[in-house]
Amino acid sequence: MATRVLEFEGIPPFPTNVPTHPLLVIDYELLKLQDKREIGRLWEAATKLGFWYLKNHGADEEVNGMFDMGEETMSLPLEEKMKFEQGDSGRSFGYKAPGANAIDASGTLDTIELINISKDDVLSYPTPTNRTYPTTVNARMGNTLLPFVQKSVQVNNTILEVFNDKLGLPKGALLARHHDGERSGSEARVIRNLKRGVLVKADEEKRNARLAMGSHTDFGSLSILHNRLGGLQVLAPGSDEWQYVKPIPGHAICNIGDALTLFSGGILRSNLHRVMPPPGDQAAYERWSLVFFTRPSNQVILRALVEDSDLIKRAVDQATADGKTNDSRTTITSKFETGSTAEEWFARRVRNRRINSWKGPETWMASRGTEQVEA
Ligand SMILES: O=C(O)CCC(=O)C(=O)O
Ligand SMILES: [Fe+2]
Repeated sequence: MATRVLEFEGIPPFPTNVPTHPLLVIDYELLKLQDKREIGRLWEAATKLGFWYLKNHGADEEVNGMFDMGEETMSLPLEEKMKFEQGDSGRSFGYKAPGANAIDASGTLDTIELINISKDDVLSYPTPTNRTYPTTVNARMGNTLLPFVQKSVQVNNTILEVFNDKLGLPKGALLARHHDGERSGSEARVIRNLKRGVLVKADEEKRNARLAMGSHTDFGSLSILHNRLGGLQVLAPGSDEWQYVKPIPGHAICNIGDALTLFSGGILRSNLHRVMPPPGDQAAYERWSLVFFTRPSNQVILRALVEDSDLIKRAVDQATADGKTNDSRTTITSKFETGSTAEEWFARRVRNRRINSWKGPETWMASRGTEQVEA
């Protein structure tokens, strides 16, 4: 058997002296075989923390290609990238420049640039479904984007089926809400976090503390993240300390987003996370990350599927009795009824992060998702 590679080539190891949260390692090969024990472990990870490592996902080559595409795209002149800017309407597809988003209630600016490529645009290429992309993206549509998206969708569907059964939903209930034939906000994202000091003129200490991406829950159903440098942190349930998630070669980091929390009446956990500059010696390196976000079809209403599952109904009744879901500051009224379609939910969150939408702390509050479901 090959020795397991524990470090990434060419970058300093993840430091040992920072608070780190362990995640369960789930084996995708075993999930595909419907291994009972592995399914039980996935369920534990998804309901307790909402984050886990996924190994044997079989997409290493596509992941490398996607990072290359990201580098090629970010090396384009800013003027060129800005031709594909996402805009202020709440649409996420396209390029986002560093500092275009707020990362907290004071309106502090983010330090990342990113490119979001719609799953539907990849599948319909060369005909755009939503928009067009830089030449660096187009050049890799067939040999990188398409296989990356297809593999990510397969992983997603396998996991959704596990959740579907565990939640006691009728066969195919979750998959039907993520149908390939219907338009959605699903997208592939490459993020570059500029090195410290590029944007910030404050003193060194402040630079070190500067968040790349503020505390958030993910908007959609499932996120599959590929990281090399540290920086991602989670706020684990019952803890008031942010802890790093250590990147491991060949392991994706998966997490649950708002939509699955809402469909499941809070049984599946959409956990808060954020991105800091890389820790320790890794700080000297530019940080790149890659995510595939699966989101429900645009017209799906985000609400608990209480009519379809006794388990979900009981969870909602319990949460309502505990008063957990009544929060006047947000759009979730009670019983996990958002009254919004996936498209509206997603556009609201994207739009209210844009600094051009900023009116004050209320804009930040309006950008939030299921964060308030926390007790
Ligand atoms: O870059 C990372 O590690 C996480 C990115 C993230 O949380 C996001 O894009 O939603
Ligand atoms: Fe995220």
